[in-house]
Amino acid sequence: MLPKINPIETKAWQKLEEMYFDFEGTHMKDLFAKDAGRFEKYSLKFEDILVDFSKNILDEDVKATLLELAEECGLKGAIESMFTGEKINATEDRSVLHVALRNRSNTPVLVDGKDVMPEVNAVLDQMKAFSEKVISGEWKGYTGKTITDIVNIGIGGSDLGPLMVTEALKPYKNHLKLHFVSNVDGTHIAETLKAVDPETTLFIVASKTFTTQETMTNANSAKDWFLASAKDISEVAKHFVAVSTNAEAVAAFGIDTANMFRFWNWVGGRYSLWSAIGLSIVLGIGFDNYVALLEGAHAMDNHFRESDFDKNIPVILALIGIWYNNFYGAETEAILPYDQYMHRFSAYFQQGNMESNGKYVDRNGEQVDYQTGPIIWGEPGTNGQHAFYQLIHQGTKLIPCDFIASAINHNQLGDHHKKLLANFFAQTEAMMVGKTEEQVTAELKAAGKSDAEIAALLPFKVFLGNIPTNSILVKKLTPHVLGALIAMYEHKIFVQGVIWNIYSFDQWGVELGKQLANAILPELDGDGKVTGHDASTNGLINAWKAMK
Ligand SMILES: O=P(O)(O)OC[C@H]1O[C@H](O)[C@H](O)[C@@H](O)[C@@H]1O
Repeated sequence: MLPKINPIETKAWQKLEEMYFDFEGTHMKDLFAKDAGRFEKYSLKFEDILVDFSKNILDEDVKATLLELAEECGLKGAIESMFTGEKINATEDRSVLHVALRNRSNTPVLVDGKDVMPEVNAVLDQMKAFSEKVISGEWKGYTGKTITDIVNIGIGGSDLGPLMVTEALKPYKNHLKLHFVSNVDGTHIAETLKAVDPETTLFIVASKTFTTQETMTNANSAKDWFLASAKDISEVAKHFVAVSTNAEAVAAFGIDTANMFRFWNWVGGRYSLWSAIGLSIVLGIGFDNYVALLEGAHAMDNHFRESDFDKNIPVILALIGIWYNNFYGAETEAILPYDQYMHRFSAYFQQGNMESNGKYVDRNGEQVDYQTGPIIWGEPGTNGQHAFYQLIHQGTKLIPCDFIASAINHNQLGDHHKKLLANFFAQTEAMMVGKTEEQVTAELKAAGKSDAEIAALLPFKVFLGNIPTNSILVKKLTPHVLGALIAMYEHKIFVQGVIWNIYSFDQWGVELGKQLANAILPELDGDGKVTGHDASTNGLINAWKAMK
């Protein structure tokens, strides 16, 4: 079980608070000036991934104390609890075993005394066999044509992971066209259906619970659209498959359970791309590439489980995050991939991080009196530079940033990649060093400005710098590397949740809105005035009735 230690009562936390007051005015430029070995000291290499965390406002003492915090909060035991299948998702009484889904070493992983690996491997075999039939064209639609388009219908964890991964691994794509429908807004499915043909489209209804309003609504609309052409209900089996933990609901929907790919309640939705939820990935890039993704994640799992904390990439990244979140008062973290293929990566980790660690109740059931999960956001570089970097460089908020780039681009086009990387390197440098009054003055003088002009412009052109960044440089964005990167962030989230003494694997906070929407839905029928809510909600519903 996870320990229930209030982090702020640890010795390390108290030391860190004192350190912060001593450290607050420290500029990274001075830390670099003092220590020529800073890059070597504060970077870690794992396979083809280099993580440079030297551009952070920390020194050996801060790092050592953060590591003490991890020890005092029982992190080592917590990691073992996860990997050995203990029910660490206590509020749902479930194990947390996305690591078993990518356990390529096949060592037994027990849940309630039973090894889950045979079932995991059986579903992988089923995904392999099915995907090979669809990709090769052996699987035929109801008029005998081969499948050309795959539509994944799912939301949240049943959408964001496959979408992010298939975008990130586009260079590995085969001929099948992938579409993702998530929003209950009819526009999403309607626009998708305009682009596909019922004779050659395969729908994957992806839902852990198979009760999610958005997914079931979209799936039913897709089925109606399909039957308008196929007419015969028995043809549904050739065009609809399901990914779920809920066989009964799948059968009730009309999908043959032979075409169901199962997973288990010990897989959290936002950690499920490694399960059968990854079926659209397998269909899009082939089984071998999917296995390479799993292998990359497994390699990172081993690194996380086995490495000492001072050499452990997810642990170090998590502790650095805590340093800013809890001591510097940073509220957000930006994830900035300098890789167009990774354009959904930050969106993916918005769910991964914010649904996991957006909690104000600790593992004792008490309200916390310290900050927990940060707000995650970001866009690919260099687009972000021309949009929101102004606020990072000169705004009033401290925004720690992760920069991610590949050494080798999949598209060797002129000097694009060098330009992209020049920006990647320049931005973290700019954020760290800033620009002093002296530098600005010299520049303006050289440009022929008068003293009066210089005085007027000076304050606006100074950059304070000292903005912390991690630079993550990978050799090439392969399936293996992507798997490792995703697992790295997953484990970072886990470490932070352990230290913040919260439960990272439930998501009760999404339930209230669902409940109220279900209550409101029938009230939208008819013209009668709604009176049962607060004045604003009544007013809005009644205004809608008058407008529609
Ligand atoms: O896969 P499903 O059961 O359809 O759930 C889809 C999503 O909706 C839920 O409300 C949760 O917030 C997510 O964690 C989940 O991924």
